[in-house]
Amino acid sequence: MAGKVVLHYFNGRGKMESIRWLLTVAEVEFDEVYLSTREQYEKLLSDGDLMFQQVPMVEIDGMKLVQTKAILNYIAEKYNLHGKDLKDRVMINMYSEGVIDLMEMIMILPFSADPKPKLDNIQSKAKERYLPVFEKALSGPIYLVGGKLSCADVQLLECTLMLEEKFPGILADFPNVKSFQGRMTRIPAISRFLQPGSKRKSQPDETYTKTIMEVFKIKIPFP
Ligand SMILES: N[C@@H](CCC(=O)N[C@@H](CS)C(=O)NCC(=O)O)C(=O)O
Repeated sequence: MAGKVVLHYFNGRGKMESIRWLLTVAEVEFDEVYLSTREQYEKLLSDGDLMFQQVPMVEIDGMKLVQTKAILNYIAEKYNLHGKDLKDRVMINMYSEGVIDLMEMIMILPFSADPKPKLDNIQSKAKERYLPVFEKALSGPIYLVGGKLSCADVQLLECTLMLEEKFPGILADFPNVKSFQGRMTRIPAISRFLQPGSKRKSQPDETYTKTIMEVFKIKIPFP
């Protein structure tokens, strides 16, 4: 029998957070090993656990998986969150990629020397490029693709919550997305994940960014 799923990452959101969300929705229990020192990272490297010398790394079904999207796709496939056929799947992947592009812009903000112009750019991209797509896709259907919950829905929910943390009220012009968010947060596993004390991580703080910079020996903030 396969052992418990183990996540190797920092004690923060970053690229692992979408994986935590998806496992939660799939109702898969997981443990976490937090990377907090350079020595831990070097041990993972010398053990050959990180194919591209990067985290996230997830131990699942006897494998040590890296590359966030590959990990998400594996979980989505395994737990029936990737549509019913190839055409559903490509739509789900297109929506997911868009959401990930937007979330990654937010994710790197704490490492920026001058976040203000980046924040402005994120807000306008969200309002003009990304949210209109989801508003249209959700005008009628309950879920983004095929009338069925998928990983794209889970990532969109995560992204809308991240956006509201940065730009309260941003969903005011997107009522379908706002209703979708409400429906999704009533799914029992999600509702539990949103409670304090769950494995959901808070917004990045100074300790999180400092740890990452020390572990990877990054000296300066990104421009
Ligand atoms: N394409 C990879 C990128 C992973 C990545 O950039 N991970 C960062 C931490 S969030 C890392 O390990 N950086 C160290 C390095 O690239 O040397 C993925 O999506 O998993």
